[in-house]
Amino acid sequence: MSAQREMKEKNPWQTPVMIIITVIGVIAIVALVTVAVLQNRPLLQKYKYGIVLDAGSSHTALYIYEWPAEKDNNTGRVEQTHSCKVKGPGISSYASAPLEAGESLRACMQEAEKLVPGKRHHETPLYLGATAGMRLLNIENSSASDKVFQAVGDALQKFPFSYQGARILSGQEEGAFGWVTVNYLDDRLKQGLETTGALDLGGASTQISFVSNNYDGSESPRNSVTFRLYGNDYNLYTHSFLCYGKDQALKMTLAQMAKEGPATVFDPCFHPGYTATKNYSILYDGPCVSDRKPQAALATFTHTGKGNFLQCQEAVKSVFNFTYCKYSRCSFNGVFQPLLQGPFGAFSAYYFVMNFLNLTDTSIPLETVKDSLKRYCATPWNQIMLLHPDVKLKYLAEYCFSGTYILTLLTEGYNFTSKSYSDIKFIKKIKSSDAGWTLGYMLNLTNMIPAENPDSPPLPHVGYVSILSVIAVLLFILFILFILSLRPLWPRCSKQPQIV
Ligand SMILES: O=P(O)(O)OP(=O)(O)OP(=O)(O)OC[C@H]1O[C@@H](n2cnc3c(O)ncnc32)[C@H](O)[C@@H]1O
Ligand SMILES: [Ca+2]
Repeated sequence: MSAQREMKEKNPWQTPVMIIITVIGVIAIVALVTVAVLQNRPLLQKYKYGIVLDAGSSHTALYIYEWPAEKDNNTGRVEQTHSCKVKGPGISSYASAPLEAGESLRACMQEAEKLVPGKRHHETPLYLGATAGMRLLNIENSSASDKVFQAVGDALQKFPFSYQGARILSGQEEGAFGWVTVNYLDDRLKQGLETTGALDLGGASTQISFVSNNYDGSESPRNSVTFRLYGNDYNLYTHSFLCYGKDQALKMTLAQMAKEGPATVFDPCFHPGYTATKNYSILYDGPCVSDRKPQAALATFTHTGKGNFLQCQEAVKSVFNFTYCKYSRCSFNGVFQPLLQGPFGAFSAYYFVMNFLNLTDTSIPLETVKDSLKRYCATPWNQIMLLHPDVKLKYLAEYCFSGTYILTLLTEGYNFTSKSYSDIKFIKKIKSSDAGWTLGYMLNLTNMIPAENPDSPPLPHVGYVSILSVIAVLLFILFILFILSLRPLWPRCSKQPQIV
């Protein structure tokens, strides 16, 4: 027997049967894995869009949201891809020229027309939600507010989107949708994690919304909103204080200081050296301040800054009422508020103001924050202007008041303590989306957050393909071993030496 022949006999791989089995096996495995990969490959992403206009008291902003087309109504991640700030004031300021309110939205709408792909235009929902500015105009002059909505609706319908209407949000909706936005973006809802409270400070109203374990909604049902989201039940406490946005609060504080109708109002909330002549009429226009109008006011007054934080805090406190509460506990003005609980995200003017003042770090002790504000308020006005030549003068003049108002609202109003102050995070954006009510509003109206947790495949795509491949290879090896185990039973090959 030659050595070559002996080797051939010992190595079954060299037999034609084994070679064929191996080739077929390898082809089968490659085919199996290829089919699995192709079949389960994520489809080329297509996106859907939604547009929300936030018609606030001080200005209007347009937001474009985007999400993967095949994932709406369940796990799809909705993201803000663009925002546009409308030039000019909020729509409620156009009460005497409503057509201009519609006209003012044109530039941002044209931008949206360019940014949303043409073939998606007709299916892209477009919403306009108005907040405290229009709430106040509606109280003051409902026919004027109707005319503004008419003009705004006419203007928006000229665009190729799917216009879903313009309306005033209730304070409850504004608070609740702000809370939904923050918790959706933080992925807290889908995962059933402890939620983050939402603090929104606008120009004309302010909202506080949070979940508290010892609040079941029964004590003050009008402050309660219940949700079932991704299989979890939430009992949300929310309240919106009309007139307690920072512009209206400034007006109320100043009106309170000027209640005797003096020729000069010495204001501790403005910097020393600040002086301006203002019309008494602007101090008393609108429902938040009209009842504070003095009997016989002069036409104008000189507004003079004193720069005193502690006195400013006292003046601000005078616009809060802490004397009555028919519930177990209240924030202010007789409004029920359960015990504060959990982390809070504070956005809009909370962020603008604290960011300017360099006070967004809430690990700094509250007393240190107050000291810093005290020094800022006492800084002369001409020095402030020199230090910040690029900041809008109206904002610049008001940061001392705004900072004092924020600290007073949080501590005296909502009862945050030196300890719980650090539970607050001043935020502007979460990932790429602005914190605010608009995203929550759209998610709700498009039914994008399901009540129950959607079933998702137990394995991610890569894991699924890997496991499939490993099992296929194992099966193939088993098959080969099985074939080999049958080898002794194979008929002897004719190449065996013949014994004659
Ligand atoms: O919610 P409502 O009450 O309707 O008001 P809004 O939506 O118009 O209110 P914003 O949050 O947009 O702004 C809140 C306030 O902050 C002011 N503001 C905006 N940007 C600011 C900045 O950079 N610095 C200081 N204040 C700013 C703005 O004029 C308002 O008075
Ligand atoms: Ca707002």
